[in-house]
Amino acid sequence: APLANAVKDEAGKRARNELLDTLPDLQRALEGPKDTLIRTTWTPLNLVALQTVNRHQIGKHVPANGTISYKELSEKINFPEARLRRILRYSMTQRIFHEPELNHVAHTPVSRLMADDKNMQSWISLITDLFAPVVTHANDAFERWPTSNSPKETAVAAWKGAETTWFEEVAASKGGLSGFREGMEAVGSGEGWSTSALAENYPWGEFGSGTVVDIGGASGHACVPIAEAFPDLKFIVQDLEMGDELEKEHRTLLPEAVQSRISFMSHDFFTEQPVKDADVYFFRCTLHNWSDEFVIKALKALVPALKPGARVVIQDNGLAPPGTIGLTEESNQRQDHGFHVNVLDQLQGARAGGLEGVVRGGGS
Ligand SMILES: C[S@@+](CC[C@H](N)C(=O)[O-])C[C@H]1O[C@@H](n2cnc3c(N)ncnc32)[C@H](O)[C@@H]1O
Repeated sequence: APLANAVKDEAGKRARNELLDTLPDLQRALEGPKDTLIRTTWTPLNLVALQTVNRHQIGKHVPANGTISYKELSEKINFPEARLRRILRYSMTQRIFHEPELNHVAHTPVSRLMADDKNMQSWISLITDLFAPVVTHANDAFERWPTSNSPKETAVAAWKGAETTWFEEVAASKGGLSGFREGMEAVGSGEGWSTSALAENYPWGEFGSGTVVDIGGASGHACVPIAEAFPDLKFIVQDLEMGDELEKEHRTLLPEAVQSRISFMSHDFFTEQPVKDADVYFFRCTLHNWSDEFVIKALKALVPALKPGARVVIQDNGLAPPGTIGLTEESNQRQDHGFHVNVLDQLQGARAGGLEGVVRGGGS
């Protein structure tokens, strides 16, 4: 098991984080600043290789135990052998597959995960097919709209040369909103984001047989452990363009025991909240996509629905002031729990005009 799962107590976690901070420093000390920079500039190739492996589902054709030749693999996925060999040998430098015997490919734990985990596949598609081209336009957007907070004046619009937003492009992409939601499940289960911790760390029982509205709740996966632990609570999951087909898809993912208590509806959270007098209005990992102006708009849209004592519960990223936690942890926070780019504020700007530090009140 990964050491992350094995280390549970605070001292162990601190020691692990210190080691994680030391490793890149050691590498930088060994290679020097010039090679560090050059290595960094080549990282876009990592995404290209990841995209090839994911798009052609290469891992599914590699035996779980054993090997397959490049020749056979190239025939199975109908991809030129010489190019396949070059791309996979590059992937191997990232520990994705290995070549235990010349010209024969075998799995590593990372390639195995890519082959087996559908949500991870959706996450990788989202990042390599959509997010990567968007973020390469971030600096063009900063130049073009230096002070804008509008979700229509971002890297997405700079990329497309048109007035469009991140979520419009996600909806129009091959994986669509359901692929996005699967991707969210893949990265939304890290430490601090586990949905079981969510069920355990808020007094949901206080609401008895009340109603929780999960706003921007995607497939409703965050409601499941809460529903399991509090069998009287009811849930309404709202998201953009839910539609019958998407709702059916989400419903099939719910454990049978909670299905009757979780319902779905389309709702744009910038418009008036249609579910009146619920006990809890819950935003999980949703408001950070938006600038202050839009967060305020989303919160104001709740006001006509709020009965006395109703709660607005927000679970979202916090940012520690700079330099107060290890750099690895700080980087994770700034990556938006999983984005492997070290500039969260810019990324949020790139995606939707968001201002992480201000919204969460942490450092920026
Ligand atoms: C980062 S995901 C979080 C999903 C889910 N809450 C979770 O914790 O996994 C943000 C969600 O907000 C939804 N969303 C974005 N804009 C929205 C809007 N205007 N109204 C309703 N939902 C929206 C997206 O479709 C997406 O499912």
